[in-house]
Amino acid sequence: MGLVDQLVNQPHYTLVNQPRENDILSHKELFDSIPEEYLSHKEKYENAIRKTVLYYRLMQKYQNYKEGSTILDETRANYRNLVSFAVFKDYPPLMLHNGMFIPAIAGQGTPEQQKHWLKRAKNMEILGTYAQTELGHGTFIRGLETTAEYDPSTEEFVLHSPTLTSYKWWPGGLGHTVNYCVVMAQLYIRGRHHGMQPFLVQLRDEATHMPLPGVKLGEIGAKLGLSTVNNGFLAFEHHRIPRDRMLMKNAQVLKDGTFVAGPSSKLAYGTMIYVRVIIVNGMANLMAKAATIAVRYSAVRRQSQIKPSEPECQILDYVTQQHKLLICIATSLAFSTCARWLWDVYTGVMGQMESGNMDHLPELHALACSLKVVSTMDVSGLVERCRLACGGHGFMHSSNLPYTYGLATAACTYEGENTVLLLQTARSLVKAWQKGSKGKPLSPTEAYLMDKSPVPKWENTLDGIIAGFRRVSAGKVQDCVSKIDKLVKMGTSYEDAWNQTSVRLVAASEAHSRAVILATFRSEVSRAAAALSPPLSRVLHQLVHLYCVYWALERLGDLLLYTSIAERDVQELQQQYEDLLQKIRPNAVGLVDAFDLRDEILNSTLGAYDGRVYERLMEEALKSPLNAEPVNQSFHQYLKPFMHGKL
Ligand SMILES: CCCCCCCCCCCCCCCC(=O)SCCNC(=O)CCNC(=O)[C@H](O)C(C)(C)COP(=O)(O)OP(=O)(O)OC[C@H]1O[C@@H](n2cnc3c(N)ncnc32)[C@H](O)[C@@H]1OP(=O)(O)O
Ligand SMILES: Cc1cc2nc3c(=O)[nH]c(=O)nc-3n(C[C@H](O)[C@H](O)[C@H](O)COP(=O)(O)OP(=O)(O)OC[C@H]3O[C@@H](n4cnc5c(N)ncnc54)[C@H](O)[C@@H]3O)c2cc1C
Repeated sequence: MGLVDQLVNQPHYTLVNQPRENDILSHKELFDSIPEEYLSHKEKYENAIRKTVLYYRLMQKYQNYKEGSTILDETRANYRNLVSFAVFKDYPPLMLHNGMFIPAIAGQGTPEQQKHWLKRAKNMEILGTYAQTELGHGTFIRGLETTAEYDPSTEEFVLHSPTLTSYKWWPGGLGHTVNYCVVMAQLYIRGRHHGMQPFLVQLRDEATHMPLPGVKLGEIGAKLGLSTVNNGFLAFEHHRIPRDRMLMKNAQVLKDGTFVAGPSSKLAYGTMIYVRVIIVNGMANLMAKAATIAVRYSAVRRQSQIKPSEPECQILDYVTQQHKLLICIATSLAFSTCARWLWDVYTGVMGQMESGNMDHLPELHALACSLKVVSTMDVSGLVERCRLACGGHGFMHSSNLPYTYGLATAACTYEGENTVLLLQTARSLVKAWQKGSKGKPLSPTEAYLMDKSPVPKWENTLDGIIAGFRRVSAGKVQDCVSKIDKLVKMGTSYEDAWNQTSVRLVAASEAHSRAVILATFRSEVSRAAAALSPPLSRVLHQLVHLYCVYWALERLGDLLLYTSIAERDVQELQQQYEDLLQKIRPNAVGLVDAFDLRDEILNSTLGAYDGRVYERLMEEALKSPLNAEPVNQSFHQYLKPFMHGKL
């Protein structure tokens, strides 16, 4: 489907768009009579499990989940995530079951292992998570301490957590929910280290759910958000598992302990690439949700007057409010187009790798890293901006903006902390620069780095801005390479030179990402718009234009350094931007309505379609348990004696 069909004609994910009787969201038992904010930590988790079971039963009933459905279906069905947001304001305890446990088996298991375990996992006969991070290590995977020692005499692996810092720490659902998991552990055979490998490990008895002997489990405690994900810890005490529990699609261990290496040790990291690709689309969904809430509220809320002689105006009529929010609409579209484009790159590379061609894996890794970073960074910042744009009511949990912020900002850390991933992309860019400088061909998304033509006259057009961002990226990469070379010539080690240049490397990596995103957004919309009505095509091009001009103004310093942009161009750009705000304002509400997110999915007093904001805020307030009685018992217990000098 082209971009705009997905926007305008977007059929709700089949679950929510089926005839009423089949509509998962029509099952009111899925929703909370008492807002979960008023539940205890333990009650929240137990309530989330209650809803999870209901939700998945309905999913299985309505979704006629096809056995062996490809990961692609999962990704395109990302709207299911939005439906699950309707039921769970935070992520469900089984987020990792679908989000990583199943993909890890699909991506790392042999056909036989997939056949056996995927069926059980998809039918929810077993529940799993992905346990890689440890108390002492998250980023530096090679530093992870959990060991898997192969014992050829019994054809078993012995899993062990040698230190407190080796305890697996963070995996979603690990605390009390799942009974299996994919554990990433350092493989040793006869004392020889064979790198990080994936192991499918049973953690709890399938009947009693008790932890198995040699397995220590628990949850890690309260967090900023994702309060129902049940992130947990796991330690092994010389825990034995059969040889066939190592997921052996890439590397194998034969019965006698012979290790057969895969085509690349990095294939064991494949699940992370997949999730980073998925996260970009997830961010687009989160942005659509927050933009819908904030724009609709800004159309309902009237505050102050633009002219003393006129009544209070919609706050959306303030240009500052348009500046805050219209970029959010464009950002959601930008990341949903980039997500689909990145998914096609991903499936293409996976297809090539199936036939042994690994050539494009490094480019995919670099793209997945940089787009995961920029989408999570931008959306976290803009969701917080949506909250602030709604004033006090945005601070209410019932607005659903604080929860949405928690979901977005968590993604800046998980699946690869953002700084670290930008440095990964920088590594790829520096290597590309060095390769290109020797006349070797570069990958399609990095080829612009070798554009040695003279810096052209700046043009305030989409082509001009996109070309400008490419100049910025290429210039930054070149500066990094020069600084590293200079330091190395002065006797600094390459590693120290890299570290001393890392602030610039991160900036170069972000600039590269912006160049890729602007170009992809623009080309994807142009492709889709050709099949659209002129009015629709016009508004979408306005959003692309707004997005490009917004980021040009946000990155003026870089453009002034690396392009020929002049003061008069900047003045003109600023005027272009303000003109675009004015043009898009009349369509703002229509555009967020076109995200087509039902009230149950928005889960927001401020964003409901009927605009009854004040009535909903009051309805939610009255649900507070404190409002059940006019005088709380603490008055008699504490305040009254205190106020009468008796405490
Ligand atoms: C509503 C909102 C969202 C909705 C969306 C829902 C999503 C569905 C739910 C999921 C929810 C997730 C919940 C969190 C789940 C966790 O967080 S799981 C744990 C995630 N952990 C990480 O990502 C760890 C991050 N760290 C790393 O990846 C690695 O340490 C680093 C940073 C890549 C460095 O690793 P390293 O071994 O030191 O590698 P390094 O020496 O830097 O590089 C060696 C080579 O390997 C390459 N390489 C490194 N990694 C890779 C890779 N992955 N692939 C290919 N090549 C690689 C490098 O490019 C380099 O290549 P060369 O330059 O040498 O050619
Ligand atoms: C909500 C949530 C859910 C999660 N779910 C899971 C899960 O299901 N399974 C799982 O395995 N893990 C999970 N994680 C863990 C997550 O993957 C790690 O937190 C993440 O990889 C970062 O590692 P860390 O926490 O050890 O931070 P560190 O790596 O210790 O990072 C701390 C700081 O050090 C900096 N730093 C680290 N290395 C470098 C470097 N080489 N260069 C420059 N700076 C560096 C970072 O930029 C950061 O500022 C989850 C985390 C969160 C927050």
